[in-house]
Amino acid sequence: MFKVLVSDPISDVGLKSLIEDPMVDLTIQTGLEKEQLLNIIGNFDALLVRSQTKVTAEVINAGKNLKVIGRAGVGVDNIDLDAATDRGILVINAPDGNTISTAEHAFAMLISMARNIPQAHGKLKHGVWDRKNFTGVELNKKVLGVVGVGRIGAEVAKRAKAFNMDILGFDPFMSQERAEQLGITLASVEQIFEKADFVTFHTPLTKETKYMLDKPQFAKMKKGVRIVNCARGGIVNEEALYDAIKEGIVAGAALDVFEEEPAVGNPLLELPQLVATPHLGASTEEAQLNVAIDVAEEVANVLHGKGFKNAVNLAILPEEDFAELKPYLKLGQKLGSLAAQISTGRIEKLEITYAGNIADLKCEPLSRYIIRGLLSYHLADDVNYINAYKAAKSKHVEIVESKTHTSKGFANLVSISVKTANEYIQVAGSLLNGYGAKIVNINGYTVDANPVGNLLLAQHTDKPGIIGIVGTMLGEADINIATMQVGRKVAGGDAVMVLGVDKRIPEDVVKKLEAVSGINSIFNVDLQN
Ligand SMILES: NC(=O)C1=CN([C@@H]2O[C@H](COP(=O)(O)OP(=O)(O)OC[C@H]3O[C@@H](n4cnc5c(N)ncnc54)[C@H](O)[C@@H]3O)[C@@H](O)[C@H]2O)C=CC1
Ligand SMILES: O=C(O)C(=O)COP(=O)(O)O
Repeated sequence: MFKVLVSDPISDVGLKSLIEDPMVDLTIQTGLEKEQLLNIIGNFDALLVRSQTKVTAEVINAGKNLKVIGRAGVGVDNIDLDAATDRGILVINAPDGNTISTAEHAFAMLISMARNIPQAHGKLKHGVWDRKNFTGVELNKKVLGVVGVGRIGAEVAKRAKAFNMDILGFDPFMSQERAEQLGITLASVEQIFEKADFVTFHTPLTKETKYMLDKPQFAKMKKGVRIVNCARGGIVNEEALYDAIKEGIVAGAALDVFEEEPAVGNPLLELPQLVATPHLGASTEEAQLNVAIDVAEEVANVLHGKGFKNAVNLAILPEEDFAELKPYLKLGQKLGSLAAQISTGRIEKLEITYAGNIADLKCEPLSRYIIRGLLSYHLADDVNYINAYKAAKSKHVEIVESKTHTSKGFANLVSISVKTANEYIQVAGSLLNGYGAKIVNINGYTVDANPVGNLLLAQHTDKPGIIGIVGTMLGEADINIATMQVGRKVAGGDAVMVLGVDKRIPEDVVKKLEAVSGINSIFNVDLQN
């Protein structure tokens, strides 16, 4: 018998397949305290959750028999994926079932904020007929900025079209064709923040999206802008939002998600301009049924050893598929991540070339790591070893792989070229005998950099003094330089400087470096994970 624990409220109709499975012994116990969960988790083969249960490393390690964790919904930020992966526990989610409900909720928040419906309703319920304090604004002809045009963002955009809004959209994977299909004008995040009357967020919370709307961005927004966040707390900096509302920059905000949940006692709740719901985006009968059916089916498949499709970690890797490739996997992922971090514009194509003795190996697992590294910079945990090719296809990123025995003097060479809507980026790495993995080429410049930690990459004119200025500025900012490399093609032409630094360089220091005469571009690259 497989013992399965459901620790959050999940539709029992949706769980029917598990309830009726003669091989499954299902326990439903919601609202467990941390200690209670730790005490019982060791008995279970599978755990099913929504967003309330915090599936920490401690819980995962106490789950001695756990084989699979199912998330009845999209975001898996309440599950410690690294801990699950380390223990070989598969994590699966149900990404499609709550799209429409969340889009409808975001739209409901948008309209109710524009017309002060919750505030007026509250007053009337308390016996006050107040008409003068609740004049709202129309949506008609207003500019709506949609940040993140994936499943939910696209559905929000469709609804906004019906309200005759002008839609600006940004998503690193959105093509002109897709934008036209949705009736969206492509814009940068900066343009959206400057031009929009309403901004709605539909991205995951990643290193890149954390605090993407913060004090400096609020300062540039239209006075009277209104903000919706039904994606994840932390995309909008709550402290900065509080100040922007107080200063009159933001006329209204509608939040379904918070930096800390439950958000009881959050200072934002005291502001009359705030419309709030307790993370209800996916809370409809339909969405809960959909995600429960999806997750129950997938968990049953995993337990019965059958195929599954929505894995979000790399738990099950068939060792024999990649034993010889294993030393290259991390290098491949880092090369993909580096290319993502130094490129701008929508990624259209990834070309991978395996050269030298690696060309004799079956390289598909390594390609999956490269694709994961490239795409996860924007898609976070949505892309993994298992679904890498599928994720690339769904984001219309063409993948081309080739092999050659000519390897420019290296015993082995993994080269990747990324074509974006704006440019063409090339990076290459090699496993050097005795030295381990190295980045050996960036955009045609020969370098010798370790693919780890924090790197500063500067493209600059090859002239005296620049390296000194960069060193001084980093020293003044108390940033230690661990390694340094300069690559150039010809003396006095363009050059590339790669510095390994002991901590991430703060954005204000990056801005100062960008302003140095002779420096053409600066990239603050994070290769820690
Ligand atoms: N409030 C709630 O109850 C719910 C919240 N969510 C949250 O909504 C978010 C979106 O969900 P889906 O649309 O299903 O995911 P999705 O993966 O289909 O879409 C997310 C999109 O964000 C884009 N993106 C990533 N980084 C970006 C950046 N820096 N700027 C602009 N776009 C960026 C991605 O390219 C992707 O297309 C997730 O964080 C999810 O957890 C989802 C369901 C319910
Ligand atoms: O699916 C998601 O990402 C959600 O945020 C929904 O969360 P919930 O299942 O309602 O706790």
